[in-house]
Amino acid sequence: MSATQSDPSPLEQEIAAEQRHVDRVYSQLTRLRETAARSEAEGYRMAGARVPGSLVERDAMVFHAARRRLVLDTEHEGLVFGRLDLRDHEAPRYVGRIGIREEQTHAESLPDAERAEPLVIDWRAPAAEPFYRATAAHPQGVIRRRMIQSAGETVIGIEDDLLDPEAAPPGMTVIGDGALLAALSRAKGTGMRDIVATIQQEQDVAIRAPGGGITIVEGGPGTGKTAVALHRAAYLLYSDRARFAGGGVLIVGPSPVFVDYISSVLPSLGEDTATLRSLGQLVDGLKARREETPDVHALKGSLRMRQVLRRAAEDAAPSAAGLGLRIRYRGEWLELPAREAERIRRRVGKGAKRNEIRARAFTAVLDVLWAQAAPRLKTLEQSQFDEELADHEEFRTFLKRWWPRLRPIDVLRFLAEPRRLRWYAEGILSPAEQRQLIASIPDLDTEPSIDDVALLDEIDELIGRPPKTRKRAGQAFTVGGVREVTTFADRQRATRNVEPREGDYRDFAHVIVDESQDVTPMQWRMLGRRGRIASWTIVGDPAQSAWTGDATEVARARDTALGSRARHRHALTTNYRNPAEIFEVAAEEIRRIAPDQPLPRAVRSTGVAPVHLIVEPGDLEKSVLDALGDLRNEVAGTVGVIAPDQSTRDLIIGWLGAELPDRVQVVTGLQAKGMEYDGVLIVEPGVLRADSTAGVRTLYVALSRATQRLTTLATTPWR
Ligand SMILES: Nc1ncnc2c1ncn2[C@@H]1O[C@H](COP(=O)(O)OP(=O)(O)OP(=O)(O)O)[C@@H](O)[C@H]1O
Repeated sequence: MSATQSDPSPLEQEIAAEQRHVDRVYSQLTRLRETAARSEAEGYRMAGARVPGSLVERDAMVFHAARRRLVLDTEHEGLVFGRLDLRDHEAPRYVGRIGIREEQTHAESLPDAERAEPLVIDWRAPAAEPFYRATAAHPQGVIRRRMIQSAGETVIGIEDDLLDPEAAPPGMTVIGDGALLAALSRAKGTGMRDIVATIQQEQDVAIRAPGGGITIVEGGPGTGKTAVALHRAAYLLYSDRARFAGGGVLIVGPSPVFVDYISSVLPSLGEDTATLRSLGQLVDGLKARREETPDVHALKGSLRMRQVLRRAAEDAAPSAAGLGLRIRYRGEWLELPAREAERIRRRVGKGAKRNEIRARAFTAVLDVLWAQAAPRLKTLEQSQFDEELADHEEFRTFLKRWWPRLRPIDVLRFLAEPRRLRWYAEGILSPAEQRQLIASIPDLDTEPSIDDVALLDEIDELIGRPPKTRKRAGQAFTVGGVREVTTFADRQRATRNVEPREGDYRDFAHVIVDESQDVTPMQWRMLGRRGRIASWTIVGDPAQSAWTGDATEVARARDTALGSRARHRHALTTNYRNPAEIFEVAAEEIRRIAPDQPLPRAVRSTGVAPVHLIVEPGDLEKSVLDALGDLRNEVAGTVGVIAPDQSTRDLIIGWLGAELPDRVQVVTGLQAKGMEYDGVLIVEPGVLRADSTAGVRTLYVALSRATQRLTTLATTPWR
């Protein structure tokens, strides 16, 4: 017999063996899907046929089946991605995106716990922890850790780490190395991907940190902070579903572009219950995208605005200025002079939320008028007087103008009037700041800016809302007024409470703040209102902060939002995004202002140096188009063009014409925060830096966005 070329190599043999297991998993998945669809249909049938019995049971059946089906239907690229061969276990343990069990044959004869054999365990389960934590120094019982790479349902590669060679049985095959590097070098699609298969040890510790208190995760560019934040959300939802799915997890990022970029990660992990918002979308009904100039951003973000807004919130509405009342009632003239009306307004309004106490203010007016009417109309009862006046057209018109129900935007617009602002800002803002503020208040035709959203939220708090009878029924998590789940039925209901929450829901169980270094003091206050009873995960990198305002204010506002809960810090130290050649340029930039800044270590190198071009101003348009064309040829994935400001961004979009392919995005330096592209073109880095500390930090962010290629294009030298 000749040695044939069809003899499978060790790699092929191992792949074939893993394929057999993966096939078994997918067949079981198909069976589970069918069962879930059947029991969902059965629940609907019961509902349709009005089968007597517990409604709760029927709802629960439909709900659980639908949820389960959703999880099972999640795209399962690489459903099984890991395998552990353990010292004390004969059978290997497989790790995957979701846990799947298979009923044992002869299950009836087995005790309950052994009836179903785990084919794959969920990556978040405690039993999966060694997959991420074991090292050669501390193998944690793991002999061999294997990463399984698949395309769809087909196993295409294997990477092994032999962690405990002495315990390895004879003949154990160990294949290749560098699964992480392989994962990092792949071209990126337009959305961020999950990293379940390659989570590194220091990241895993942060992901699985206990759910209470405040978890702070810091690290330089590309160290996986965002990835950790999202996987942590998935972990919390898995480890304590009743608490975190019941109360809700809020994830906040800097911009809509960013939220879009990260939006597919949790669904790819089978989690669809977290609420994702950018800072401009935290207030119900608003979707702000507009950035302010750095000066106005610093001003509107400052805690000083709180005092200005408090004065505005207490001030009379424009329609109330100089307003008095004179009406005829049963032949008598009743009168409330403007000065008296203003006195009442101040007395009643003092220290109160104006929208909440309209009824009290109206009563005060009625009392004054009653004092005039009573001596003249002797047979009249006060209750009758009140009732008749309440229906009196002129009286009603007066009340509407004198104490209108205001929306936060109405109060914000008070600030655009120089006379009013002068008094609100006296002793708080300089005349120059007042002028800046006036020019930046959105008029009727302008959408509020991202910074306006925090101001509107503050005003909402100051003016309150008219009391309304609230339906409390949906609050499965509050039992007898206590936020606690006590019975099985309550827990069942709590886990079911995952339909979209009402727009201004605030009782989140956990709040995750990404790119936290850029949250302004006023924004911290807005976040604090949504996390009063929450535990927190705060993710950021102070070196990337573009804040030009008072740093102590930020710390103060942040401390107030987070309260006195215990804090636990985690540092991430490896840059998984940038090749060393690119990160070196970014590092050089940040060292200008922070020579001692500890920087992460870039784990890979492409051997390709970044390209720095200087061109004539007249050639800028053509050069941008050429450089972008080159990048599009050089990388298979996404390309980001980073402009120094909004107007240059719009200009570049104009140059590119209407047809922007999906994989190309043009953003400002600020919008580039948290983003990642395979190829990056920075236009006018010197202008982006703007000779300021915050500018250097923003340029540092821009320079650290690329996974493969970096080009800079300037009309004047900048390095
Ligand atoms: N363990 C890992 N395995 C594979 N890829 C990883 C791992 N950790 C991080 N990455 C990848 O590295 C890139 C950077 O991660 P991420 O965006 O989370 O970093 P970051 O710290 O938030 O960055 P920045 O602060 O610069 O915005 C992403 O593409 C992410 O998927």
